[in-house]
Amino acid sequence: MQAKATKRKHQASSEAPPAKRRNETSFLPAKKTSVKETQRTFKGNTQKTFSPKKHSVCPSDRNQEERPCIKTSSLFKNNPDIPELHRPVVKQVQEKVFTSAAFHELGLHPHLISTINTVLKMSSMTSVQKQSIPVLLEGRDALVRSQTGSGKTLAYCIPVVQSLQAMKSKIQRSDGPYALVLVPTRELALQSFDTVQKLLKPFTWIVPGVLMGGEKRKSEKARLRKGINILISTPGRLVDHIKSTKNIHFSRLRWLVFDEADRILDLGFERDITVILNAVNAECQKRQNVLLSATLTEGVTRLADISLHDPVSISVLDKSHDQLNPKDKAVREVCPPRTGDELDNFAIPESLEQHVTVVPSKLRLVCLAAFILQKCKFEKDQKMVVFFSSCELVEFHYSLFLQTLLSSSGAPASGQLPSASTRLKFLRLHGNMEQEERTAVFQEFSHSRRGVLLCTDVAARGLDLPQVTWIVQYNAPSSPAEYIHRIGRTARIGCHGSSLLILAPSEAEYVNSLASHKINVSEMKMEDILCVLARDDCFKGKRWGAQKSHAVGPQEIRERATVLQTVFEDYVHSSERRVSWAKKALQSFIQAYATYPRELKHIFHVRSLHLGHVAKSFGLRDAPRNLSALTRKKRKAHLKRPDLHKKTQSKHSLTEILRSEYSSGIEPGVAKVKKQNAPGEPGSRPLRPSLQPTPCFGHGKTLKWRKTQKALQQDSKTSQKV
Ligand SMILES: Nc1ncnc2c1ncn2[C@@H]1O[C@H](COP(=O)(O)OP(=O)(O)OP(=O)(O)O)[C@@H](O)[C@H]1O
Repeated sequence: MQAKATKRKHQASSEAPPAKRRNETSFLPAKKTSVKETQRTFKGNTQKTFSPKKHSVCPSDRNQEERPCIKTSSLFKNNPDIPELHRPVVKQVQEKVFTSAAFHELGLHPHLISTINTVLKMSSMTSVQKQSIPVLLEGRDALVRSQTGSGKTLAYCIPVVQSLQAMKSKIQRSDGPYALVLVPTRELALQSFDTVQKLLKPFTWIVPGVLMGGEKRKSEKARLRKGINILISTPGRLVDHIKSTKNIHFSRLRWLVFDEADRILDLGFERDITVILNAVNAECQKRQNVLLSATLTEGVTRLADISLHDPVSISVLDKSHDQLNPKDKAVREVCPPRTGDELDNFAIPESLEQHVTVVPSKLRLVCLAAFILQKCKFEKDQKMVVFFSSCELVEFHYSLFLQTLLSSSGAPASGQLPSASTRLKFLRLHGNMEQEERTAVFQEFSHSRRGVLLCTDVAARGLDLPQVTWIVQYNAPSSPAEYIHRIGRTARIGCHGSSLLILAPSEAEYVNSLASHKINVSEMKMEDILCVLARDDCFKGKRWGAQKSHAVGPQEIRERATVLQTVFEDYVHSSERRVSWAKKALQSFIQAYATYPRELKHIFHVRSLHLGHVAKSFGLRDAPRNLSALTRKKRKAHLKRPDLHKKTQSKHSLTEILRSEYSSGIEPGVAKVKKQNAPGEPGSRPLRPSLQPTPCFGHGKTLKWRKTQKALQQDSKTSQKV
């Protein structure tokens, strides 16, 4: 795939671009004078009139005369050319989701089968379940890889429950953990706990429990004291309890499960996993280990090679399987099953339509807003997840959209569906929120039939949010694996879903990077997204007032886009506090941008950002001067740091920033981006002797973590940012 190199003609500040560089974006066949006309149209008696407390884009209730003037520099001028995307069509790796095999064929306890059938309302197994459950019931260690939303949770939960209920000496609550399931986020911990709890309905003597950051440590301690037999936890919180709670013992542990294993074994969790494995190994050597993910990379496989005992590698996508194991069609392989290249190509649900749109920086905000309006205001029952690269970006866009896009009048304008103005609902989820609110949002969005969830990658892994129809990636992910997990929040278990990746012209090359991992995206034109503004008379320009909506042409769409941008700008500029809030969000964007891994730096480099243009996508009218000085400093710091994973001070602070997303939340004051001292570093709490970092999964094999780190560094293309 060849995306033409972007001709970035305008690197100077937007404040005073030379006249000859003032090119219009060429995608709409409008007259050159159009924007001037627009400016004339909206200027006049409306100077600085847009100052109500609620800056909503209200439909018919606002008088045309009240429209703000367009102080906005033209959105459609001085933009870099949008490169043509010459997409090579790559054949995506695909998996069959369902099989015709029924759960009762597995020889499970009849009560477990009836629970699966009646409580979970499932009868036939998915491919990954059909392959994994028998292997795990045999007592083997396993590496399980299958596409997002294919039922991996039950693939390990069913064998765990089946084996524990069948134990000869009946499990006592006070025995403590027989199974430990580690997951990267609190929401995923809650979700997995919910599944285990359902499966355990007939086996009331087996007690499940969840430990996660943000919850009251005291009550968790009390629950641990009483006993938890199937323990689901985030790494950070478990480490806290290992270090401070005397009531946690692993002597009876039979199962150790790493869900989202590539994420859990990622460097961000290194220290925590080291502590956990040492605590577990000190008390228990013989157990089953299971690693699962949709994106088990070579690094994880290598780690597994030296740490798992004679593992079976289960991969649904592997078409060459039959050739490798002609006699054994039960889909099992002894590691290593595939080459590194093959492992880098991830399966994507067949019913997932992926799109990309290339949008100049100045138009990004308007384009995102238009897309949200198109899907969630004008179409029925749409549920959308929008990914951003930092907590600050989520907060900024959440507040901005709440204040500007939600209609306060409730009265639909012409062209709107009758209930259009009430259809929009925004929620947000990120690692800097209080746990109570996080849980409430997660539950609300899960149960909601519609709505827009703005979030960080905290929602990218494992979450099973029913009926999500659209995934939007406003900031590109830092690795193909994260791309796969983000889009995997839709099109689950055979359902239909769509995704949209929004790129700047200088980032168009990213489409090639995706194609090299057999990820196929089709282009959606920016003007097709902006076209929705024609349906929404909220944005009607003054001089078009008398015209009917269906007569709206490209020129009017530009003007409407400008009206929308002006609404954003007026809101941001309505107070000093809001301006500095937008600047902080911009700064956070630039910081996150600087953390793309080395192999993507040629596409995503802060040097290719046009600060003035990017500022507009934060509702700022100009490139902030003080920010550019600050950014230059940061840029220098990042340029000195060719690889995020290099052992430098900046690496550590970035790692800590990342950890804030997944941290236990226990630390005093919950300084979410607070740097912690590493074990052994000055000021750190000493580890118990048994917790010194020499991790191993068991079976007497010691894992040289640093060596493994190197392997992981090569494979983990995950940029560590909030
Ligand atoms: N056999 C089945 N029949 C019908 N639905 C199922 C079956 N197994 C699982 N599901 C449902 O499929 C959805 C996705 O399952 P799950 O969350 O386990 O997927 P996953 O493979 O772990 O996804 P991810 O990689 O994103 O974590 C869930 O809603 C689950 O209840």
